Amino acid sequence: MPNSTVLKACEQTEIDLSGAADWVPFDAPALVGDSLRFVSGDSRGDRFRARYYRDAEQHLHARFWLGPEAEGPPGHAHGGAVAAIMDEALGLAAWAAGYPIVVGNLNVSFRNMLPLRKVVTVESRVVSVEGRKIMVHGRIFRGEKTFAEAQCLCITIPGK
Ligand SMILES: CCCCCCCCCCCCCC(=O)SCCNC(=O)CCNC(=O)[C@H](O)C(C)(C)COP(=O)(O)OP(=O)(O)OC[C@H]1O[C@@H](n2cnc3c(N)ncnc32)[C@H](O)[C@@H]1OP(=O)(O)O
Repeated sequence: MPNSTVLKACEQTEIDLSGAADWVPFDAPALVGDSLRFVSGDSRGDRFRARYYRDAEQHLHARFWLGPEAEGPPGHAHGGAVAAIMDEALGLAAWAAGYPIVVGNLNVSFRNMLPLRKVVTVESRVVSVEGRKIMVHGRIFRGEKTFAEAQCLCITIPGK
């Protein structure tokens, strides 16, 4: 079957990205606009599909699905795709907490290969704030299995 046919079939599939019972949908584009389109801007795409939420403590969570266009090792996500999710989700977590930032340093540990076409969860926490330096930690997992962990140093943008 030609690749294009496979991609079209994938595009037509509705993916269930619903959140946990106590999560509230988070309108990320309303906060940061087009800055998110590289990773989560295409809700019908074959690379990433995503939906952001906040829990009762205002921590940012996301459900992500990675499709065939995010492939690295056969059937699994490219490391750059995983890093891009961390960059967006952890940077966004800082914005959602009220800090207008860019990412200065991102350290990603790839713990297990992340399967394509499965919904995974991204969790994040702002763990420290020291002057302009906002440290955010995050994890991508499904059930008991952790696929990646990251530490993200965000730096506030002067004047923002
Ligand atoms: C404008 C609107 C943007 C909208 C974005 C929406 C995003 C939405 C969400 C999506 C998210 C997507 C997110 C993305 O993809 S953002 C895109 C990827 N990130 C970038 O392109 C950032 C490029 N870098 C810079 O612009 C500058 O270097 C920044 C602004 C980060 C700092 O340059 P600036 O001249 O302003 O400050 P400073 O150099 O005095 O540093 C200040 C302090 O920070 C410390 N430090 C700095 N860097 C590092 C480092 N690497 N490791 C350790 N420490 C570091 C530094 O030692 C100092 O500490 P101290 O000496 O005071 O103790």
